[in-house]
Amino acid sequence: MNLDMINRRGLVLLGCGKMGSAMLEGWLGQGLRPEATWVIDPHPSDWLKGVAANGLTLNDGMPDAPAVVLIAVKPQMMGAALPQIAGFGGGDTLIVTVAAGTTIATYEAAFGAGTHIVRAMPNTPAAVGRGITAITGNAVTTPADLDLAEALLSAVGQVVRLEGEHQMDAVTAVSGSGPAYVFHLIEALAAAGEAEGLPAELAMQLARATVTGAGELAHRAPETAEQLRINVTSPGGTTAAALSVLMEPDTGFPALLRRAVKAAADRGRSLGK
Ligand SMILES: NC(=O)c1ccc[n+]([C@@H]2O[C@H](COP(=O)([O-])OP(=O)(O)OC[C@H]3O[C@@H](n4cnc5c(N)ncnc54)[C@H](O)[C@@H]3O)[C@@H](O)[C@H]2O)c1
Ligand code: PRO
Repeated sequence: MNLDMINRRGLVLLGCGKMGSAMLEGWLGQGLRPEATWVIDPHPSDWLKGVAANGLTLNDGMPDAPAVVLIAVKPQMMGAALPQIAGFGGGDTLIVTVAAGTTIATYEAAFGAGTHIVRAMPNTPAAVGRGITAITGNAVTTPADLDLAEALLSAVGQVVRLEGEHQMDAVTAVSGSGPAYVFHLIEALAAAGEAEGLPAELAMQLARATVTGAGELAHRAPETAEQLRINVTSPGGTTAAALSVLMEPDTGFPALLRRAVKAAADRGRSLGK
């Protein structure tokens, strides 16, 4: 990633909790200079204080016109947090926000309509460089703004561009929240193994390695997910017996995930009101 412009003009990060620090860790690893980074967070982690000891500015002053201000506070904290950075509106600074739900219109009201704003939805595998982030800009964003946002966010994984903000709640429900569904799958698979008589620790080891191994295979293999599933399924065998439960249209994964993803997307929509 070309971080020259950001290293020259600076990056301000508002909120450095789980998502902010996952991304910051990735950027620092890709060559972002701590001296070019300002973080505002009333509750900094020990890790962040350590980076501050190496040159990052924490809760102390701000650059005049940073290349990017990235907002990573909770939607519920937005009202209290945005006034701290409202002065960056209307200028050369690109505002990038990763908050779920909060709409571009809310940021335009806080920063002014002429402000260049990119709404983004990353996920926590960004911490290991394997995130995926969807981005979309407001009416005044330029191709250069989207390129800058993409360059920054591609330091922590894949980046996809959306047709528009109308897709953001569905994206949030699939890939933003999705890692939690997968972690819960590990928990549920381990619990099911225990119910079949395995010791808890062994069941968890098997479940975790199975989900991460299958994820890595899905990442590397050229086959479709469907074909990878078929490759595991001997006709009349054990997997087919399990899939007859999991693929049952009304009670299996399809119906369950449809309900779960809808609940997440609906919550995103209500956070935006
Ligand atoms: N965690 C995820 O998986 C994930 C994924 C995609 C998007 N997001 C979005 O990222 C944002 C942050 O989520 P998170 O999970 O990192 O939450 P978090 O609670 O871990 O982090 C929020 C941070 O904001 C700080 N903060 C609170 N008030 C502040 C203020 N006035 N000024 C500056 N900082 C302030 C808190 O101290 C905290 O460190 C949310 O808007 C969420 O929708 C999170
Ligand atoms: N975490 C945030 C939430 O739960 C947004 C996507 C993942 O609201």
